[in-house]
Amino acid sequence: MPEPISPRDRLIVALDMASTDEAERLIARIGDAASFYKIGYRLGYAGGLTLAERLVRGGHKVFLDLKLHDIGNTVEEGVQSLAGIGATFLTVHAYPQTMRAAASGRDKAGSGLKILGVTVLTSYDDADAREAGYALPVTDLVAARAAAAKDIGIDGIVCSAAEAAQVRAVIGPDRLIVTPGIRPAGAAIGDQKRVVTPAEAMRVGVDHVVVGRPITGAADPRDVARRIVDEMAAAL
Ligand SMILES: O=c1ccn([C@@H]2O[C@H](COP(=O)(O)O)[C@@H](O)[C@H]2O)c(=O)[nH]1
Repeated sequence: MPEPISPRDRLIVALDMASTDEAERLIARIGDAASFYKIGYRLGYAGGLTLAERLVRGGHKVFLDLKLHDIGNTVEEGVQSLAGIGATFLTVHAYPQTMRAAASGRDKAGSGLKILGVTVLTSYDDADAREAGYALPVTDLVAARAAAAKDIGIDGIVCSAAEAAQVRAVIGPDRLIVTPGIRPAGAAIGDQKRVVTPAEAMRVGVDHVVVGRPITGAADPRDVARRIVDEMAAAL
């Protein structure tokens, strides 16, 4: 069985900012209300990987949300390079060839980095999936990709908490479910389409929630982070 995760460590704050200075100011404001930070495209391409190393040295956990997807050799070597940063999670798109290559890179690096497969982006609904050429509804596509990730030996799944119960049934108790598209009640949804509250995410068996704009855009980011952690704690 997996180790228990504290409510605070379940929250991953998405640092979707333009510079490392801006990100570090936000982290200082949040203080001990959060311990786990996600670096994606915007910050990753603006010095975020160096910041990731600093955060790890400072005792934070880091999620590199780089969503790798390329030919197998390139993915495998990319994962090996990224493994040296000391991050906890790295995302790849949940295509079988990509996941096999990422698992191989992870195993060769032997760093403890966990690979998460992004099933279907939380900004997609069935119409978006159809427009992208997929005949299956999002829920079926998520389940199929989760099953492939499990078979390949990927450590966890990124999906919406709306699919978490179904995904848990597919992947079993030992792999992680990490869910963006999280919105506290009343928060602006923005471009997300499959949204769930922090409390509901806990009730359906999510391990970690990813929250960006509701925290980064708040007048008091520390207070919002604390409220999300408290909401999750009460639901567990
Ligand atoms: O399916 C996915 C995969 C990744 N994301 C990322 O999570 C955060 C969500 O930010 P919000 O501001 O809370 O919407 C963002 O960095 C995305 O790139 C996702 O939303 N959905």
